[in-house]
Amino acid sequence: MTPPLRHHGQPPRRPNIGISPDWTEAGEGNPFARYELKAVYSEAVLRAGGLPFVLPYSDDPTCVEAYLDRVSGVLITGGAFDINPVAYGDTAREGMGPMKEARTAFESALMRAALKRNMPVLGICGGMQLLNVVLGGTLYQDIGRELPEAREHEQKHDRTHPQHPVDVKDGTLLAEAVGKGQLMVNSTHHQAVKALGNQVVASAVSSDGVTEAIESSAHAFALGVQWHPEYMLTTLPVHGGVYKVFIHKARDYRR
Ligand SMILES: N[C@@H](CCC(=O)NCCCC(=O)O)C(=O)O
Repeated sequence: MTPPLRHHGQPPRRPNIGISPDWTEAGEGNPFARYELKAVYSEAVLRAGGLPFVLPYSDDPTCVEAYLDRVSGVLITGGAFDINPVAYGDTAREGMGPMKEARTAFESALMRAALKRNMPVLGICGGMQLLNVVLGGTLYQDIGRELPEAREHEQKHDRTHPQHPVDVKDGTLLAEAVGKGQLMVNSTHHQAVKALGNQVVASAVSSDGVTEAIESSAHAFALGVQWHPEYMLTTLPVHGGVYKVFIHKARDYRR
């Protein structure tokens, strides 16, 4: 009789992952300001082998550093808001959406400090756009107005299903995560990367020329994807590779 399979040794250590939440001000019908984190983000980190920690905002640099002393990777989530174009040397034009200045201030400080430590950073959707801006790049403020030939990037159907293909560039971190060539992605954005930041590489592009993923060649792992892989972990499991590589790099960061 073959011996029962036994668990050989400990499972890999779960690296702590700091996650930026969304913020809603108190107001009409909402007596209390609140943070919000869509469960798909923490679930994706857990499934990839990480330990998620929500990071409430702070404008105190010592608090940001204290957060980073306790995590091995930072996940900057998306949200239904836009980055103030002043951050990338522009002025707001028609088509710009609402801003969340406190959120952008905190996420920018957290991202800059993590990059300074060469700590793994993953930016999702708006988080990818922030990564490009923090690294010195710019954004199209509204695809509809500035790239009229572009396809629809704000899908009307459920995010668990894709909207369009992108071409993942060979030899990139993203290709290591999900494979090179065509990848079907969901799409929930009206802005896009315009000029790439310093030492930033476009690791995936849509057929209409919109940059769909970026990564820094100056950091061990600084990756941004314009889509939401966390919604497609069961419908298109290949997307789990984005979080798996992120968590693997985070585990290596704090050996
Ligand atoms: N400014 C960006 C925001 C894109 C983004 O993060 N969308 C996420 C949808 C809302 C959510 O999941 O909370 C843009 O629109 O281009």
